[in-house]
Amino acid sequence: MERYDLRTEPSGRKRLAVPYRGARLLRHPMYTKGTAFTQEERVSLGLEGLLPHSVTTLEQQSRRVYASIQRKTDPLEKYIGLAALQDRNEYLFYRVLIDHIQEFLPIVYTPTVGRACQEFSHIFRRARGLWITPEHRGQIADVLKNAPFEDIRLIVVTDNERILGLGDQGVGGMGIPIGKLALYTAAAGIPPWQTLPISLDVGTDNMDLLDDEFYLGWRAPRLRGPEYDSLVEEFVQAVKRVFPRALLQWEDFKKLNAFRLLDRYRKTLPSFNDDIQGTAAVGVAALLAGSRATGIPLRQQRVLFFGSGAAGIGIGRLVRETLRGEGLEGEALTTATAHLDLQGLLMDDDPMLDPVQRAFAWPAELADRMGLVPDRRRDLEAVIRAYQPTVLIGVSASPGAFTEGAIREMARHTVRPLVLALSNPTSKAEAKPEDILAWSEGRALVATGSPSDAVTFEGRVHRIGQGNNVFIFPGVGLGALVSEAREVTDGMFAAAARQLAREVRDDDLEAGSLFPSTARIRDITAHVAEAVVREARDSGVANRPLEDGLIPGVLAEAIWNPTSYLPSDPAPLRPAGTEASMPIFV
Ligand SMILES: NC(=O)C1=CN([C@@H]2O[C@H](COP(=O)(O)OP(=O)(O)OC[C@H]3O[C@@H](n4cnc5c(N)ncnc54)[C@H](OP(=O)(O)O)[C@@H]3O)[C@@H](O)[C@H]2O)C=CC1
Ligand SMILES: CC(=O)C(=O)O
Ligand SMILES: [Mg+2]
Repeated sequence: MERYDLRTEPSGRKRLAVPYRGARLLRHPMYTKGTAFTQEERVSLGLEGLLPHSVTTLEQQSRRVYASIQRKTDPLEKYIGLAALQDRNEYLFYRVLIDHIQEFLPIVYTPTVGRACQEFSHIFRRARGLWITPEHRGQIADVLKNAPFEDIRLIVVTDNERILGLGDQGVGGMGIPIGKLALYTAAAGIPPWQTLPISLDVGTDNMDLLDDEFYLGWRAPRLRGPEYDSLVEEFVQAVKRVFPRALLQWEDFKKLNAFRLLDRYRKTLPSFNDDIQGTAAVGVAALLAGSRATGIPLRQQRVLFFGSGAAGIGIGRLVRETLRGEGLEGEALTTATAHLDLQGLLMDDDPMLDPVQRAFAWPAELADRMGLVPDRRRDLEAVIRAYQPTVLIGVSASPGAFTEGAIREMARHTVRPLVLALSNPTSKAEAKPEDILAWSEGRALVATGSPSDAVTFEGRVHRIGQGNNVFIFPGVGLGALVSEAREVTDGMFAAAARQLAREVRDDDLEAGSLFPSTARIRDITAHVAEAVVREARDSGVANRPLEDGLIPGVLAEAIWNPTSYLPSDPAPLRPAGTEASMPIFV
């Protein structure tokens, strides 16, 4: 098990104690500096002759690597190049990622990460994170102890069943926790050695994968029922025991497991479901910012959801809570949102409704009153005509679902409709931004889950905001860790949503975007974290309640920023177990 030790000299300069020498040090992704080892370090650390003569700076290395990644034309090749860099030199990887965050976000994250998940077993180079299979039953704690670092504070776990909108990706789903954690480090400055991606590889029902000779996962149909539940239970208890200070993020579980596991474990250990709660905050932020742009007060918005799974119900819940806070109740609250799913508008006489959907089902009498006869309740255009929403949110992974007729209908009754096609990756978005703008005569405020280029319509350039939980989860995670929250509450997501809405500037809205630029993600994340720390304190879940004046300083201290390599010292030998971890979240 490895440890990090940051020494501070009397001068105040920090040094990094490295426990290795020679070739082993050079190849260690967390300690190596590659060609940036100084001549002095090369001598003291046994590196003489192992490197070409010239010593470069981190900044030079960063420019060199960036140029080599840029030369690749296929985004998947860029992904492979960046992953190889991460495996080779993490410090440099994060320098490059932070310096070019807007450019590389679509590579390490949606949409390219989706392709990387699909191709996982074919492009596999080097393992990262932990895989837990049913064969580890009874020994999951021991598996966790094999993690490359000991002081884990942040885990992103998936069971791979709903990877973006691409369905069951089996072992390949690991690309998502890896990508999310890379963004935790790039956006929130969570030190990479405190993060751990985990795949609960419980098999796959994706026949193409099971039939693929190169498939690297546990080759079996998905574990389900009590056996699945008991494996997850053992996993959660093992996390609590082995990493008692860790925050757990559930990611890309299919809807019923997503809701069940969130509810079952949210008070067992600090944990949240990003697709339900992180996405909810993004949706509410869009509504708040959209109200500013359109002048329609929040309580007068009507929000139609297309897709009522983890994301759709998650956003619906937080929208409803927000509107309740605005004084809405009864039928006004019920009709503030309408939810479509595969079976059509959610109706309370439908015996097949998922339990989580039932809270949003309308009484049949309400739909009747709107003139929505049963056979029109599956037709998006007819529902829009009857309900007259001001906001349309797509979270269905159903490309093309926002038809020309549907968008024209939105634009017929709303001057500036908000149209959010949030499904990922790009190939699963409900519509293309250029079509939404054309069909709404340039009046819609459009957002997509994956990055989209600006659209020029009739001479005017419209920026397309990226409506993605990447604006939320890094700040919530950082805020929860810094305040040592016992629980991650819905209130923290509400606070994050309000902060994200504040980050949307007037010039963003004037350019047509409901979201700020992802180029500002580090600043935005710090502000979101601040709001979360305040909320954790005020709601009484913070073990480390911080006064307002202290929060920015404590956050700044916690945020890891690879601006330049620390000078390296060979670590003196110490008795096992007495080494100090890097004092980031102490
Ligand atoms: N931008 C962002 O930040 C985020 C985006 N997403 C994206 O949202 C999408 C959905 O994610 P999530 O909610 O977790 O997935 P779920 O599977 O939980 O929910 C999707 C829902 O849409 C329904 N659906 C599928 N096709 C249609 C259709 N043609 N008409 C109406 N409903 C339909 C599904 O029904 P059924 O289950 O019966 O098939 C399901 O209830 C994904 O593409 C995901 O990438 C998710 C989280 C964050
Ligand atoms: C963004 C995200 O979490 C998703 O699409 O699943
Ligand atoms: Mg997700």
